[in-house]
Amino acid sequence: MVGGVDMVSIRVHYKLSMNTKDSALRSCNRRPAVVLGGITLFFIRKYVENQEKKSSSFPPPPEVPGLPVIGNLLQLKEKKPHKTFTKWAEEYGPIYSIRTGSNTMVVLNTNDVAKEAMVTKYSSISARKLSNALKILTCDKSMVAMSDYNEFYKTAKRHLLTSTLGPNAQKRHRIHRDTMINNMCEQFHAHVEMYPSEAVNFRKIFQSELFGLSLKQAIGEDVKSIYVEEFGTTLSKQDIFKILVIDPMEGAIEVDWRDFFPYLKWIPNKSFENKIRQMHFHRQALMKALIEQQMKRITSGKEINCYLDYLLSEANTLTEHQRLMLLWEDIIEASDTVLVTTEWAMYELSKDPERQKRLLLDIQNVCGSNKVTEEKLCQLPYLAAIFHETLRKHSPVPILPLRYVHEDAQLGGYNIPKGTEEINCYLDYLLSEANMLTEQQMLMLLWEAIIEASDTTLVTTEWAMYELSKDPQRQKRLLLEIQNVCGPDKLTEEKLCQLPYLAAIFHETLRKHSPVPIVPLRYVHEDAQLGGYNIPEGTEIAINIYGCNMDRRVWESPDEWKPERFLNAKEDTTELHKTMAFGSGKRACAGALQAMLISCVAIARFVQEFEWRLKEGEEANVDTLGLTTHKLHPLLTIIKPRNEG
Ligand code: HEM
Repeated sequence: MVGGVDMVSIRVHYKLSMNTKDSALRSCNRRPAVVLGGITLFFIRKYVENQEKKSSSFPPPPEVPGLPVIGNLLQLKEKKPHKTFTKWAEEYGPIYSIRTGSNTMVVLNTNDVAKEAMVTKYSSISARKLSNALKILTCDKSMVAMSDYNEFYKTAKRHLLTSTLGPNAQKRHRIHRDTMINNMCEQFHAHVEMYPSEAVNFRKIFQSELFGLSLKQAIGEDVKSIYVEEFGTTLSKQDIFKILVIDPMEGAIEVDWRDFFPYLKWIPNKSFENKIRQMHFHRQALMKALIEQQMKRITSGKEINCYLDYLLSEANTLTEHQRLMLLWEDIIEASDTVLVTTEWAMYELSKDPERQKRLLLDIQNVCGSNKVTEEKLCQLPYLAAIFHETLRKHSPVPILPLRYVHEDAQLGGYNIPKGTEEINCYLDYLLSEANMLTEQQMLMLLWEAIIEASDTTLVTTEWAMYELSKDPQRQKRLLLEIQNVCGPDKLTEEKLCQLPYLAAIFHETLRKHSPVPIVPLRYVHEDAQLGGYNIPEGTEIAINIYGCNMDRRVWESPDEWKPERFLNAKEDTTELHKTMAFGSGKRACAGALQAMLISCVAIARFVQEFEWRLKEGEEANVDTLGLTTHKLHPLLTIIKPRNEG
């Protein structure tokens, strides 16, 4: 369908170009006829495009009825849209559209259609749609998770995976995870010793240690306090956590009514802007102070395996590259190839008066008596043809700088062994290397690594421990599995693959509690079809992971927490990812491995070392809060060390 539209526009464009060329050859006196022809073709083109759209055999998705102007906004008042979306899915089906003010949003509520959007139709639905709050907090998409699919995204994601989240990086950061889990267990033991019959606040211990790990991975140190000049004061770790994690998570769901009525964006909303800008300013000042402190460490010669050191070393190499490349590029392109091409073009035109005249007519036709400007270039096909023909005939760069094949490859059906020189484009290579990050982007990427590591893993582990604490039978089953595999030894990451029940607990927790209930919004940047419906360009897309995980056609008794449902999957590992808790396709969660390693080892070690029981009254505390499904009330449990018999 999209291809069809393209073909039509190419055909019409071709006709239009031909028309321009012909008119250039005719006399200027015939211009009214040319203009009339142009207008007619313009309308024909629009008509054909509209017919293409109308003739789409796909209907629009069902609409949830709303009010004039505001659409469905009033129905979405409570801050848990995933639940309202899931309720609507029962009435309007797995895919429907709603109106949030003047915006149209399509909501996807089943695995099939969500996968179609995230995987099959990715190329039409890869751009992020950000609220005004997120635009400020993400410094206009300067983060991997919130950026569109572009060069910045690819570079930044490569850095994040290479230095921090990819399998090799995770091996290098293993020591931090082991230390973190040991610290947590020690603190639980210390609590029992001091207050044997009092409930422990699970979140307080887990959150602080997890945040410490995220700081170590990002900037190399679990910072306990820092002086920030802009604030004129020293911040504690608690303050740092608030500014870097809690405030932005809250800010991310702040609503600016102008999000829903973009045509009113000229009206100021000062209280909203001040609030979000202040969060941004605080984060900015604090991140700068943290980075400066670490720069002193680096200058003193102490390197640490962390994201900051990696980014700086990359940036340094790139700066040198870039300086060299810019010099080279400026010199070679400005003073050489452009000259070569223009000189050859003028040579050809000077010896060919007919073509020179044709070009002149073309220019006069478009510019009249005015001088040619860059804006007019797109209307001068004959000029473009002269440029390209000169490039073809005189090839200013006859052979591209050499490269060599660094691993065996096939080219044109032949085997090309490693080490063979290949003609390729050096410029592209330099350009990609020069794709350097600015200081602000680096700050944002470091902050991203901190906030993402500090939140969802806590959410998942806290809910898993809640479920296990209220279910002694399943807790016992897990303990037996661990004892069977580890005997009296403490569980380590190497043993995870032998613990299917633990994996089932992890995945069932992700399913029932969907830590990221709605995938960060995307919008459709070219007309697409989803689930048999036509989705026009500009539509916002909300993928309701929570709704998918509560779908009765896929999950039996979806409200129950039943890890055994994942044991039936037996060898089929794809079954484990049926929850789509980490998203799917190219934008699937980059931190899934880290989340799984931390959460699974923590759950297993906590159950190995303690017996867990909910504090009285805690069972009813199932409410959630925020962008992710944070337990509203921190988990309170009574713990008893196992070795006490
Ligand atoms: C249980 C824990 C986690 C869950 C449920 C989760 C879930 C998600 C989801 C649903 C997405 C969006 C996928 C999409 O847009 O299609 C995402 C993206 C992302 N997550 Fe996670 N996440 C978790 C942990 C983490 C951790 C620990 C980190 C880093 C330390 C992390 C880093 C990221 C990044 C960088 C992206 C963007 C990936 C991209 O756009 O290519 N996540 N996550």
